Amino acid sequence: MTDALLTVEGLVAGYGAAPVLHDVDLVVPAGQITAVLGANGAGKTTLLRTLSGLLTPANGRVSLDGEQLTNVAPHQLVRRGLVHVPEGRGVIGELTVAENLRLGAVWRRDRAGEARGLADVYDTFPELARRRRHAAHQLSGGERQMLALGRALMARPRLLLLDEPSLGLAPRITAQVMALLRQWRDETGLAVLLVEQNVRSALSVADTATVMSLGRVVVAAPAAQLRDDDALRHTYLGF
Ligand SMILES: Nc1ncnc2c1ncn2[C@@H]1O[C@H](COP(=O)(O)OP(=O)(O)OP(=O)(O)O)[C@@H](O)[C@H]1O
Repeated sequence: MTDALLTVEGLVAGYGAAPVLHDVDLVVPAGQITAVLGANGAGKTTLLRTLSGLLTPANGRVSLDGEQLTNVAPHQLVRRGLVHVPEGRGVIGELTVAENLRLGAVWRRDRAGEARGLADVYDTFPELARRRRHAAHQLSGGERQMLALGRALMARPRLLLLDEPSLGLAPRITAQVMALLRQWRDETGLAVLLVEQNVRSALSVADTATVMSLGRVVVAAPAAQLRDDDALRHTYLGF
């Protein structure tokens, strides 16, 4: 049994009076990749926005390593190791690659750590090193995704919240992204909460999977079970 890193209990959240998330329970184990799957509008992005402090929950509890996160400001969450890469990647087109990466370290406060982080990111993504002085809007979709991941790494996350990293990417680049997540999990113990429309890709890399429908969790199971059990997959994922 692996320790829980993030625990979500009875989470209710949304954008106005009517909630989008209804009583969501979720556990993200330390050092594992947890996929969040479900149709358009199921509430996956809303869940990540609530966990990263962009939306205030109406009810429920969220804790990281046993510490309550409710009412903690987004930048404090980053300091505690919870880093969100939003849908669309959130890189700033007018800034250079290097400037975008430095923004990722803005809450770290140690210059030496920032320099080491940059060296590590350039090591992992040599293409970003070559293009460090280019504006981010000049990058390809794949390079922008690498930049978004590199910027998240600059904050030294314990838990990465990743929204649709495969969006707009060629299958070969998507496979590279998934391989990197697996490598970081294995080498550094990074935990990932991965929201994906690309169900096959997500199940190929995830340890566990949670399926949402209409703002509720309808099933949580080992990813291998959803991959291999045709009846379960058909019932909850429709293929
Ligand atoms: N900014 C917003 N204001 C109001 N309602 C919103 C907003 N963003 C999303 N919603 C609504 O919340 C519900 C859940 O949307 P959400 O984006 O969380 O789903 P999702 O599972 O991530 O789907 P997708 O894969 O399409 O992004 C939808 O009904 C959507 O219309």
